[in-house]
Amino acid sequence: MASRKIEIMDTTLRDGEQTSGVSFSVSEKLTIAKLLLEELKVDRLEIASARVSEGELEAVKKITSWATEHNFLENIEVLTFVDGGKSIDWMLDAGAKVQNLLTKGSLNHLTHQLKKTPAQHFADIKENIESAASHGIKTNVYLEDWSNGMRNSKEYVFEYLDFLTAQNVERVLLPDTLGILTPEETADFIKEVCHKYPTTHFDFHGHNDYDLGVANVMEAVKAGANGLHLTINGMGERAGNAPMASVIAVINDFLKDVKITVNEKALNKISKLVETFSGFRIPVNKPVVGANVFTQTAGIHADGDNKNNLYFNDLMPERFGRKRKYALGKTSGKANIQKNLQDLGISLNDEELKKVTQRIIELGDKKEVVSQEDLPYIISDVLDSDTIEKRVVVENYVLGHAKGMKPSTTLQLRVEGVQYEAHAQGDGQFDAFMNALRKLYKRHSKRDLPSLIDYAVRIPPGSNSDALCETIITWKLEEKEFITRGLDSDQTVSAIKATEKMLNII
Ligand SMILES: CC(C)C(=O)C(=O)O
Repeated sequence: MASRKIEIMDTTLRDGEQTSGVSFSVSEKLTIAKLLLEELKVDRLEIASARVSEGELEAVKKITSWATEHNFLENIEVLTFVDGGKSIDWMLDAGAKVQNLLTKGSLNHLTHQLKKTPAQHFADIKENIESAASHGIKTNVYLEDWSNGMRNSKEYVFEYLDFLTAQNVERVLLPDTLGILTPEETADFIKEVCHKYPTTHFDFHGHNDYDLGVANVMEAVKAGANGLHLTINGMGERAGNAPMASVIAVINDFLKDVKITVNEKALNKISKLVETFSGFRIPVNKPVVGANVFTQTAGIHADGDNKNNLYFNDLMPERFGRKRKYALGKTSGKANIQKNLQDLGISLNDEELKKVTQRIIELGDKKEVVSQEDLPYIISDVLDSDTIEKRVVVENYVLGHAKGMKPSTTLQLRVEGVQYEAHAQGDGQFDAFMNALRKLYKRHSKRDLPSLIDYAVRIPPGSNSDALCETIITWKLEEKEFITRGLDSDQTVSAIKATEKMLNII
């Protein structure tokens, strides 16, 4: 099958910046533009709307000056308006060479917004294109609201295209401005247009209002579109645009006769960078780039991955510079834990694995998310607690903390089968717990409690779950120092666990 090259135009810096609440700084725009062209290797970039602000002018100047040095100037585009030449003057000042001229692609928009006749609009457009060409600026033309135009004023759309295809334009840009098309309509409309003007380059620009952006883009390519407008992370006006990462995966996996130059491996990196700069969070389940999309959670999936890769599809994380993960939680089971242990280079015997699995299930029941980084802490806690025979058990306690009152604790301790109870106040919850413990010890034991000489709390490094914290307490008894540790999702509880270990050591 002969392959057909299509152009990928990224409009994160123009339509993407129209995401509510998003504004890129000059240096962020330049950084993103470089990465899009040099690493992701998109064909073209739309970087700004003309005449928006001083900051936008500065950003375009910076990008065009970098692009001139690196031979990318022809790949940089700016959205312009039919405004009697003001956008062209702005382009000249900014050093940009390709304009995407915004015109009306439906009679409804033309009549009610511009209040002009088709003949007047065409005359203005012709003047703009000729003036741009005389200044060395190339023109692509947007037919804004084209999808509605095809539905409701087809005669106008084709009258306009008859006129436009006879002008000095590089490309005609067909937007589904309101994201209203179905995949079937997209296919029919693009086919009709491409069939009538076989030598014209048509781009499709799909908005995502019904979550049909990717499906529509796929149909547009199959129907003959020569280029696509996409944004990183699907950013853009209202519900955004068709997202770059999903569309690239779809083209590579399902449209085998279509050739694109985009480098899949760079998709994740640029998604993260744009997320950081824009503050627009990537949903964790966003295909290809979401945090969870390569994580197997159910134990049965991890088990199947061990048995002839039963749960793998073509979307292998390595294609996008990512790694498969196995979640740890109440549904994860032994196979998931084994996968994580392998990654960490830790081996456990069956009995140990059973205990660690049990602890992870208990944490899962408390709605805690356990990460791979938490695992060594859980192992040391579970196995460590297990080797100590429990003579003393901290059986029950109430920790009281109320505004305007001193923290207090009621504690029930079981020592060699007998239960004792005490109540005490303290400067904090753990201090109150220790005071209650001291009371019991004084009453029922001939021995002194060790003094607490250091108390440290840490969250497992690299853990993004905040699920666990470890309390490490240094004790001193008769000139000898020793350390105990406790692990729990609650800081005071982890300190109490470390204290219970101490009670069983002394
Ligand atoms: C700039 C215009 C063409 C646009 O983004 C749209 O119509 O979706």
